[in-house]
Amino acid sequence: MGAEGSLNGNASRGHSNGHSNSHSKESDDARHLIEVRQTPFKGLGVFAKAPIPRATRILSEPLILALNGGENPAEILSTVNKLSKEDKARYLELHPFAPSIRKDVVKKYMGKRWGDLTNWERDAIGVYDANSFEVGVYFLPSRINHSCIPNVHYEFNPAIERGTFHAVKDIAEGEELYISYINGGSRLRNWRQPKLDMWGFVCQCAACGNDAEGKKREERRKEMFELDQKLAKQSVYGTEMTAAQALKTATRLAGLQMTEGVLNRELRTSYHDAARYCLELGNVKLALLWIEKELAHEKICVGEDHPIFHAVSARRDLLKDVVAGSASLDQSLLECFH
Ligand SMILES: C[S@@+](CC[C@H](N)C(=O)[O-])C[C@H]1O[C@@H](n2cnc3c(N)ncnc32)[C@H](O)[C@@H]1O
Repeated sequence: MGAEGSLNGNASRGHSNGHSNSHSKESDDARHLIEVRQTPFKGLGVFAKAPIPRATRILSEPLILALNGGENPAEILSTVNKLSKEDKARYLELHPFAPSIRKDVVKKYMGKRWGDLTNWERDAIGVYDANSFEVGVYFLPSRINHSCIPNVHYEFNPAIERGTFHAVKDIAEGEELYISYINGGSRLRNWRQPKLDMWGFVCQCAACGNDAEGKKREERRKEMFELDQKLAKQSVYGTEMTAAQALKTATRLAGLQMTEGVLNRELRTSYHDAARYCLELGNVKLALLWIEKELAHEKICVGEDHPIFHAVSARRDLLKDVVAGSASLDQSLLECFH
């Protein structure tokens, strides 16, 4: 899978994730609040058994199969073969789906056609393709379906060596939990659906519908994408607009992300950009307000034990010092925000 939290890649305007913190402790989770159930057309799914408040760490899960990348099918098979008998059986119970591109890759690495593999080999590779979170495969989180407006954020936390799944909205009893399998959830449908074809389904979430709501959401995403591209160009070339215009663009984008319910780490990138352009304008007090929002949002998405949270917290402390007059706004501080 590719998830924002990502079954496959980084956000388009991502920033440094900081360093691992050896003092972090493994956190408890709230798995007693969820259950796996059949859905009408998405196979199994994960549902809330009770209300789950925003920022709850719903799952803190170790990998059962660690494999970074996973392009080479021979490597997938040998890693699956190293699992214990019980884990191998549980692994093979997960949903398998191998996209058509996998067949070419099998030919390239194994010199065999897909049809020449054994059923076991096809299943083991298909389970990997449908359930890999970039760093590998988890058991229970593999039952979480995709939405382009997810209510859960996934992130691998190297400090506790676990994948964490946090509620980014209040989730009602009975509601299904969703993550986004793709990065760039606020991009347009004709970009999202080809990515989702890798999991063999056509997304029918509220952002993908052809009804009035789907159209309205698509219009908002069109604007969000344009703003995001402007900010990405500004970040790289610095010539797209003035710092004042960039600040306006970042705050407009954050507002649209809130309205659209895109509450994963794309939103924190907008807060980060707002802080950065406030600093370029020399407005440190306002920059501090935006970085406080960024920090609060990281707490919701990844939690206080994540190295990302520590990195943002350290930047926030530097700004506090500048506002308090005990440090000055110099070039090295500005660079922390790039
Ligand atoms: C990681 S698994 C998720 C759990 C899966 N539903 C199961 O039964 O184990 C990914 C697979 O779930 C299904 N799926 C996930 N999100 C979906 C969605 N929004 N609509 C339809 N099918 C979906 C697809 O078959 C996809 O290949």
